[in-house]
Amino acid sequence: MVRNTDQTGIVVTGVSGRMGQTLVRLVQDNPRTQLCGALERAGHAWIGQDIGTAMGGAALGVIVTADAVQAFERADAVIDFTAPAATVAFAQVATACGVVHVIGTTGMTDEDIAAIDAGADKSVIVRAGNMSLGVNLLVQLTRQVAAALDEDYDIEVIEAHHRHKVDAPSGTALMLGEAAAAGRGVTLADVADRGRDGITGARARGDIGFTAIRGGDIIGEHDVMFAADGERIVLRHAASDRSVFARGAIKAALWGQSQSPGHYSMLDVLGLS
Ligand SMILES: NC(=O)C1=CN([C@@H]2O[C@H](COP(=O)(O)OP(=O)(O)OC[C@H]3O[C@@H](n4cnc5c(N)ncnc54)[C@H](O)[C@@H]3O)[C@@H](O)[C@H]2O)C=CC1
Ligand SMILES: O=C(O)C1=N[C@H](C(=O)O)C[C@H](O)C1
Repeated sequence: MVRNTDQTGIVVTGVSGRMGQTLVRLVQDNPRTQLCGALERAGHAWIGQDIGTAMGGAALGVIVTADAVQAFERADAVIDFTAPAATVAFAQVATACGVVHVIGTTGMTDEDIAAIDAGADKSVIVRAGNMSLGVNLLVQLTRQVAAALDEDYDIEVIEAHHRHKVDAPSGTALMLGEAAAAGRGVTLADVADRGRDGITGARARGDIGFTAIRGGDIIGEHDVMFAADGERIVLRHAASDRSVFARGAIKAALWGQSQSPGHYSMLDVLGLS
């Protein structure tokens, strides 16, 4: 693979995954980006194969590797939708190599996030539980509606995803919960109700509840419900194609090229912060 210096060189991690494969296609299709690395976990069947042929198409001249250092060294940005432990490890390599790290991985602990953010004084990190324009608009709307209504309106976040998803509530549901809490001027951790089962007692006033549905091939659906006596408001986003997340991640990788080191969100990328 010969690097075209007119294009932003992108490494995609987790290339055999649902998001990884979507990203490979969209990075290839975008005239401003060049796929210059394809990463998978050590021992995966695709290691050593051309990513194009592994995905069932034409060869792209990029061999799937488990060597993050080698891949990141020739890149401008890494787009990472994998798993928490992998993302924490990639963050260290991304900082050492000075590449923009775009992180879509969800299910991270506060410790994981602190470990990632430790590199933000040296490199550009863009992290969001959802990279679509629609959800980031919904985040802002949720904050506004929560600020306009009092606690007579019970807030519930309901999310639905495919049967393979391993974390709950989804990263998006948590973003929406954080936005609702910020609108109300409270801390989400103080009011979140994440696991109703059995004799739970009546709903506490001011709580923000979460419900997770898992089934079939649902790509990602999120409702924020404001339920009062006599009326309900429901803000809703439904993704029907993973390319909405991949397009946002590519936008973040391009935007990050001209930013100072720091930790950013998709709201910053989209000018919505
Ligand atoms: N922020 C957003 O907009 C979105 C976030 N996600 C999140 O992205 C993550 C991945 O989602 P999917 O693609 O559906 O999962 P997936 O399970 O289909 O793909 C994950 C891939 O990462 C690979 N991987 C794991 N450890 C690795 C390592 N150490 N090195 C290299 N590759 C490694 C796996 O082998 C797999 O191919 C999840 O956390 C999901 O919640 C998914 C969609 C949108
Ligand atoms: O795992 C997924 O698929 C998705 N994960 C993200 C999340 O946890 O919110 C974003 C999107 O909903 C798809």
